[in-house]
Amino acid sequence: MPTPSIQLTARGLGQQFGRLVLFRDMDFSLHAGTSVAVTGANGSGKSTLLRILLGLLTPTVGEVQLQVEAKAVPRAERVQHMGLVAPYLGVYEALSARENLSFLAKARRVPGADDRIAAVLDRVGLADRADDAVGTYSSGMQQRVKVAAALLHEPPILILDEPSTNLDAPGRSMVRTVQDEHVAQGGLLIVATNHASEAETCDRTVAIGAHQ
Ligand SMILES: Nc1ncnc2c1ncn2[C@@H]1O[C@H](COP(=O)(O)OP(=O)(O)OP(=O)(O)O)[C@@H](O)[C@H]1O
Repeated sequence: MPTPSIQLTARGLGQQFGRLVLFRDMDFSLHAGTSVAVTGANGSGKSTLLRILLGLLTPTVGEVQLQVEAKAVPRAERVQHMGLVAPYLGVYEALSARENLSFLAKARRVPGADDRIAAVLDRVGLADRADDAVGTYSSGMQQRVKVAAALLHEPPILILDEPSTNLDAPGRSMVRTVQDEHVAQGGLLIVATNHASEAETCDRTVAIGAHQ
Protein backbone atom coordinates (compact mmCIF):
# COMPACT_ATOMS: atom_id res chain seq x y z
CA MET A 1 0.00 0.00 0.00
CA PRO A 2 1.56 3.38 -0.99
CA THR A 3 2.02 5.72 1.96
CA PRO A 4 -0.20 8.82 1.63
CA SER A 5 1.18 12.33 1.93
CA ILE A 6 0.74 13.49 5.50
CA GLN A 7 1.25 16.66 7.48
CA LEU A 8 0.73 16.96 11.22
CA THR A 9 0.68 20.55 12.42
CA ALA A 10 0.60 22.04 15.92
CA ARG A 11 -0.28 25.70 16.31
CA GLY A 12 0.13 27.62 19.53
CA LEU A 13 -0.08 24.44 21.56
CA GLY A 14 -0.07 24.83 25.31
CA GLN A 15 -0.87 22.43 28.12
CA GLN A 16 -1.29 22.90 31.81
CA PHE A 17 -2.82 20.84 34.57
CA GLY A 18 -3.97 23.20 37.32
CA ARG A 19 -0.94 25.33 38.13
CA LEU A 20 1.49 22.95 36.41
CA VAL A 21 2.46 24.44 33.02
CA LEU A 22 4.01 21.75 30.81
CA PHE A 23 4.53 23.71 27.58
CA ARG A 24 3.22 26.77 25.78
CA ASP A 25 3.35 28.38 22.33
CA MET A 26 4.43 25.16 20.67
CA ASP A 27 4.40 25.29 16.88
CA PHE A 28 5.64 22.62 14.50
CA SER A 29 4.77 20.93 11.25
CA LEU A 30 5.75 17.29 10.72
CA HIS A 31 5.83 15.60 7.34
CA ALA A 32 5.80 12.13 5.86
CA GLY A 33 9.18 10.44 5.47
CA THR A 34 10.72 12.02 8.57
CA SER A 35 11.51 10.94 12.11
CA VAL A 36 10.93 13.21 15.08
CA ALA A 37 12.19 12.73 18.63
CA VAL A 38 10.15 14.23 21.48
CA THR A 39 12.58 14.85 24.33
CA GLY A 40 12.43 16.26 27.85
CA ALA A 41 12.99 15.28 31.46
CA ASN A 42 10.73 12.87 33.35
CA GLY A 43 7.41 14.63 33.86
CA SER A 44 8.13 17.34 31.27
CA GLY A 45 5.09 16.38 29.17
CA LYS A 46 6.27 14.03 26.41
CA SER A 47 3.45 11.51 26.85
CA THR A 48 0.97 14.35 27.24
CA LEU A 49 2.07 15.88 23.92
CA LEU A 50 1.73 12.51 22.19
CA ARG A 51 -1.78 12.08 23.62
CA ILE A 52 -2.68 15.51 22.22
CA LEU A 53 -1.27 14.58 18.78
CA LEU A 54 -3.31 11.37 18.85
CA GLY A 55 -6.47 13.34 19.61
CA LEU A 56 -6.92 11.57 22.97
CA LEU A 57 -6.49 14.77 24.98
CA THR A 58 -7.72 18.29 24.23
CA PRO A 59 -4.88 20.81 24.71
CA THR A 60 -5.45 23.71 27.08
CA VAL A 61 -4.80 26.10 24.17
CA GLY A 62 -3.92 25.76 20.51
CA GLU A 63 -4.78 23.10 18.00
CA VAL A 64 -3.46 20.09 16.13
CA GLN A 65 -4.41 19.40 12.55
CA LEU A 66 -3.72 16.29 10.51
CA GLN A 67 -3.86 16.46 6.73
CA VAL A 68 -3.80 13.29 4.67
CA GLU A 69 -3.51 13.79 0.91
CA ALA A 70 -4.14 17.52 1.59
CA LYS A 71 -7.51 16.78 3.25
CA ALA A 72 -8.11 17.68 6.89
CA VAL A 73 -8.86 14.64 9.05
CA PRO A 74 -11.48 15.14 11.81
CA ARG A 75 -9.98 14.71 15.26
CA ALA A 76 -12.03 11.59 16.04
CA GLU A 77 -10.64 9.88 12.93
CA ARG A 78 -7.03 10.93 13.49
CA VAL A 79 -6.15 7.83 15.46
CA GLN A 80 -7.10 5.59 12.49
CA HIS A 81 -4.03 6.93 10.69
CA MET A 82 -1.78 6.31 13.68
CA GLY A 83 -0.18 3.32 15.36
CA LEU A 84 0.69 3.74 19.04
CA VAL A 85 3.09 2.02 21.39
CA ALA A 86 2.81 3.36 24.95
CA PRO A 87 3.36 2.13 28.51
CA TYR A 88 -0.29 2.77 29.40
CA LEU A 89 -1.66 0.56 26.61
CA GLY A 90 -3.03 -2.72 27.87
CA VAL A 91 -2.98 -6.22 26.43
CA TYR A 92 -5.55 -8.90 27.20
CA GLU A 93 -3.55 -11.28 29.35
CA ALA A 94 -6.01 -14.17 29.05
CA LEU A 95 -5.76 -14.08 25.25
CA SER A 96 -2.83 -15.18 23.10
CA ALA A 97 -0.88 -12.64 21.06
CA ARG A 98 -2.65 -13.88 17.94
CA GLU A 99 -6.06 -13.47 19.62
CA ASN A 100 -5.16 -9.97 20.88
CA LEU A 101 -4.23 -8.96 17.34
CA SER A 102 -7.26 -10.67 15.85
CA PHE A 103 -9.50 -8.66 18.19
CA LEU A 104 -7.80 -5.42 17.12
CA ALA A 105 -7.89 -6.38 13.44
CA LYS A 106 -11.67 -6.79 13.63
CA ALA A 107 -12.08 -3.44 15.39
CA ARG A 108 -9.88 -1.73 12.80
CA ARG A 109 -11.34 -3.70 9.85
CA VAL A 110 -7.90 -4.81 8.68
CA PRO A 111 -8.15 -6.54 5.29
CA GLY A 112 -6.49 -9.98 5.01
CA ALA A 113 -6.20 -10.03 8.78
CA ASP A 114 -4.84 -13.57 9.30
CA ASP A 115 -1.88 -13.06 6.96
CA ARG A 116 -1.21 -9.59 8.31
CA ILE A 117 -1.27 -10.88 11.91
CA ALA A 118 1.17 -13.67 11.03
CA ALA A 119 3.46 -11.12 9.34
CA VAL A 120 3.56 -8.70 12.30
CA LEU A 121 4.03 -11.53 14.83
CA ASP A 122 7.01 -12.67 12.80
CA ARG A 123 8.22 -9.07 12.50
CA VAL A 124 8.42 -8.67 16.29
CA GLY A 125 9.88 -12.13 16.90
CA LEU A 126 6.82 -13.71 18.54
CA ALA A 127 5.86 -16.31 15.93
CA ASP A 128 6.95 -19.21 18.18
CA ARG A 129 4.84 -18.09 21.18
CA ALA A 130 1.94 -16.54 19.26
CA ASP A 131 -0.65 -18.96 20.62
CA ASP A 132 0.35 -18.79 24.29
CA ALA A 133 -1.63 -16.55 26.65
CA VAL A 134 -0.04 -13.09 26.85
CA GLY A 135 -0.24 -13.32 30.65
CA THR A 136 2.49 -15.98 30.48
CA TYR A 137 4.82 -13.64 28.52
CA SER A 138 7.81 -11.77 29.92
CA SER A 139 7.50 -7.97 30.07
CA GLY A 140 9.71 -7.64 26.98
CA MET A 141 7.51 -10.08 25.08
CA GLN A 142 4.43 -8.06 26.09
CA GLN A 143 6.16 -4.95 24.74
CA ARG A 144 6.67 -6.81 21.45
CA VAL A 145 2.91 -7.48 21.33
CA LYS A 146 2.33 -3.72 21.60
CA VAL A 147 4.71 -3.09 18.70
CA ALA A 148 2.90 -5.72 16.61
CA ALA A 149 -0.45 -4.08 17.45
CA ALA A 150 0.82 -0.66 16.36
CA LEU A 151 1.95 -2.04 12.99
CA LEU A 152 -1.15 -4.15 12.35
CA HIS A 153 -3.17 -1.68 10.27
CA GLU A 154 -0.09 -0.28 8.46
CA PRO A 155 -0.63 3.26 9.74
CA PRO A 156 1.25 6.08 7.97
CA ILE A 157 2.07 7.65 11.36
CA LEU A 158 3.82 5.68 14.11
CA ILE A 159 3.79 7.22 17.59
CA LEU A 160 6.12 5.44 19.95
CA ASP A 161 6.29 6.40 23.63
CA GLU A 162 9.49 4.93 25.07
CA PRO A 163 9.30 1.94 22.69
CA SER A 164 12.44 0.28 24.06
CA THR A 165 10.86 -0.23 27.49
CA ASN A 166 11.65 -3.73 28.82
CA LEU A 167 13.34 -4.79 25.57
CA ASP A 168 16.65 -6.65 25.36
CA ALA A 169 19.32 -5.77 22.79
CA PRO A 170 17.73 -7.79 19.95
CA GLY A 171 14.34 -6.25 20.84
CA ARG A 172 15.76 -2.72 20.74
CA SER A 173 17.39 -3.53 17.43
CA MET A 174 14.04 -4.83 16.09
CA VAL A 175 12.33 -1.57 17.13
CA ARG A 176 15.10 0.45 15.49
CA THR A 177 14.64 -1.48 12.24
CA VAL A 178 10.85 -1.04 12.41
CA GLN A 179 11.39 2.71 12.83
CA ASP A 180 13.90 2.96 9.96
CA GLU A 181 11.68 0.96 7.62
CA HIS A 182 8.66 3.08 8.49
CA VAL A 183 10.47 6.29 7.54
CA ALA A 184 12.08 4.72 4.44
CA GLN A 185 8.59 3.73 3.26
CA GLY A 186 7.46 7.34 3.54
CA GLY A 187 5.80 7.22 6.97
CA LEU A 188 6.04 9.75 9.79
CA LEU A 189 7.71 8.51 12.96
CA ILE A 190 7.32 10.30 16.30
CA VAL A 191 9.21 8.80 19.21
CA ALA A 192 9.29 10.05 22.80
CA THR A 193 12.49 9.09 24.49
CA ASN A 194 14.65 9.80 27.53
CA HIS A 195 17.72 8.42 25.73
CA ALA A 196 19.94 10.86 23.84
CA SER A 197 21.23 8.02 21.66
CA GLU A 198 17.68 7.30 20.43
CA ALA A 199 16.92 10.99 19.85
CA GLU A 200 20.13 11.48 17.87
CA THR A 201 19.02 8.98 15.24
CA CYS A 202 15.95 11.09 14.41
CA ASP A 203 15.83 13.79 11.71
CA ARG A 204 14.61 16.44 14.14
CA THR A 205 13.71 17.02 17.77
CA VAL A 206 10.78 18.61 19.56
CA ALA A 207 12.24 19.44 22.98
CA ILE A 208 9.94 20.08 25.92
CA GLY A 209 11.12 22.19 28.83
CA ALA A 210 9.05 22.20 32.02
CA HIS A 211 7.97 25.70 33.12
CA GLN A 212 6.43 25.84 36.55
N1 LIG B 1 -4.56 14.02 33.45
C1 LIG B 1 -3.63 14.63 34.20
N2 LIG B 1 -3.98 15.39 35.25
C2 LIG B 1 -3.07 16.04 35.99
N3 LIG B 1 -1.73 15.97 35.75
C3 LIG B 1 -1.33 15.24 34.73
C4 LIG B 1 -2.23 14.54 33.89
N4 LIG B 1 -1.54 13.88 32.93
C5 LIG B 1 -0.24 14.17 33.18
N5 LIG B 1 -0.11 14.99 34.25
C6 LIG B 1 1.13 15.52 34.79
O1 LIG B 1 1.84 16.16 33.73
C7 LIG B 1 3.23 15.95 33.86
C8 LIG B 1 3.79 15.39 32.59
O2 LIG B 1 3.44 14.01 32.47
P1 LIG B 1 3.90 13.16 31.21
O3 LIG B 1 3.49 11.75 31.48
O4 LIG B 1 3.41 13.79 29.97
O5 LIG B 1 5.48 13.32 31.28
P2 LIG B 1 6.65 12.59 30.47
O6 LIG B 1 7.55 13.66 29.94
O7 LIG B 1 6.06 11.65 29.46
O8 LIG B 1 7.38 11.79 31.63
P3 LIG B 1 8.26 10.43 31.67
O9 LIG B 1 9.59 10.75 31.03
O10 LIG B 1 8.39 10.17 33.14
O11 LIG B 1 7.47 9.37 30.95
C9 LIG B 1 3.42 15.07 35.10
O12 LIG B 1 3.72 15.92 36.21
C10 LIG B 1 2.06 14.44 35.28
O13 LIG B 1 1.80 14.13 36.63
